Amino acid sequence: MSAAKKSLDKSKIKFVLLEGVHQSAVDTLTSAGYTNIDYLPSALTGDELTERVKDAHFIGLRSRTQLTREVFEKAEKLIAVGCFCIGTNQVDLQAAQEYGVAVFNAPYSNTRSVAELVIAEAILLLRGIPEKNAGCHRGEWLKSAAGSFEIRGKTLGLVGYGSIGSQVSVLAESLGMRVIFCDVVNKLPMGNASQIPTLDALLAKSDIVSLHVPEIAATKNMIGAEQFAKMKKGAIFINASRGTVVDIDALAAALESGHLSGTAIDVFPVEPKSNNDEFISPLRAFDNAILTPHIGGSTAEAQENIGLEVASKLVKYSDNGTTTSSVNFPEVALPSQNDVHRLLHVHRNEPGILVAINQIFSQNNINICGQYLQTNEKVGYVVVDVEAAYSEVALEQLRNIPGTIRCRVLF
Ligand SMILES: NC(=O)c1ccc[n+]([C@@H]2O[C@H](COP(=O)([O-])OP(=O)(O)OC[C@H]3O[C@@H](n4cnc5c(N)ncnc54)[C@H](O)[C@@H]3O)[C@@H](O)[C@H]2O)c1
Ligand SMILES: O=C(O)[C@H](O)COP(=O)(O)O
Repeated sequence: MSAAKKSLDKSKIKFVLLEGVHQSAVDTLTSAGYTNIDYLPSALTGDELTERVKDAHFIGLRSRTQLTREVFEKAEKLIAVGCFCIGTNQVDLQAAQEYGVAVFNAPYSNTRSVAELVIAEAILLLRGIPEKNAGCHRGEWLKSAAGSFEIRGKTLGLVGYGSIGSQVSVLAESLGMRVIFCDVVNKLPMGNASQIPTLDALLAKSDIVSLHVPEIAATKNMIGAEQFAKMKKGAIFINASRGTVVDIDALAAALESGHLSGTAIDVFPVEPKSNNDEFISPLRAFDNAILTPHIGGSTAEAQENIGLEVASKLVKYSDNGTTTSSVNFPEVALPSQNDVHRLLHVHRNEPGILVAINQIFSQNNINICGQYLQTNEKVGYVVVDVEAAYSEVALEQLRNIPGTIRCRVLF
């Protein structure tokens, strides 16, 4: 039996990188030998997207590109997706899993950038700087201490105390703020911060409320007219999480009535598809609203780190099958496969598949040099290292096991 030449040559492995991901991603891929890179500065939608990715093995994107079930259906060669950001709500993770596509992200690389922006906005809003700045640009001179406050001693209410919320907490305490937070999970408070049981209690106690929750069904419109009414008169509201979490018309009404003294919003329910499209929002009417074009994580440091981190995860998965930190896939950390051929088998989690896999090796008298397995509710991922001479026959038979989603060999 001779070894089959079935491990795909790196030059044939196609990466489509969308939304202008940082050059560090391209550098990481090319230095690992992956040169077939289709790089685009913007997002794609509809047919343009499906046409572009139909022969891609890897897709890289940021928060704009929507990877729907239809995209996974059409991108038949797709092995993995890299979200060069924190959020993964733009990807249908369920569909990705069903098609055997591992999804990776950068869970911490822009955390600090968002946290710094939130603190900066809190200080500016407490001083009424956005209105004063807008006034100066119009030739007005609004010199006054009325409605202008130090941040020291104020209460910051954080909704969501994950990576970003807890970073904001640390920075806020270093400026002398009191920090309270609510989260659906019990969290270890940083410093002197304290978790309080309900959102309503947090809204009633906070001078500034800042949201740091993911976009999920439970957070859709979680802040609306009722919640704004529960906030203190003159309070400040900040959202740099996801646009779907806040009812923007209700926020505009709370600013219009003067119930809130200011807001900073970085994310919107509908965001322009590109930098050439108009930004439409009722909040444009308010000088005391800091409006930013979803740039919470857009710093040089964050983008460079994200490029490196996510591209490294894609390289690792492509080179040796490691899925550590994937957001939708069974996680397996694999050693390098020095003198062996590595078979990667992704299958539906159904009874009998593991038996069928092992039978192939026993019936063909193939010695297993290493075997790794991880399973989640829907998908199983089995990795088997065998001597080179046996990989072709094993690959062929593994692919024929009913319930197989994907199978490839690496050497
Ligand atoms: N504006 C930007 O550019 C930017 C940049 C990075 C991240 N984000 C967004 O910020 C959000 C938070 O990021 P992270 O890294 O801190 O995520 P994370 O997963 O570390 O933390 C989210 C926290 O929210 C909590 N949570 C979930 N549902 C909740 C609910 N209903 N009520 C209260 N708490 C709830 C979770 O338990 C978790 O602790 C994400 O939506 C992410 O997409 C935006
Ligand atoms: O999820 C994230 O990390 C942020 O929303 C940033 O997304 P972006 O890469 O599109 O700026």
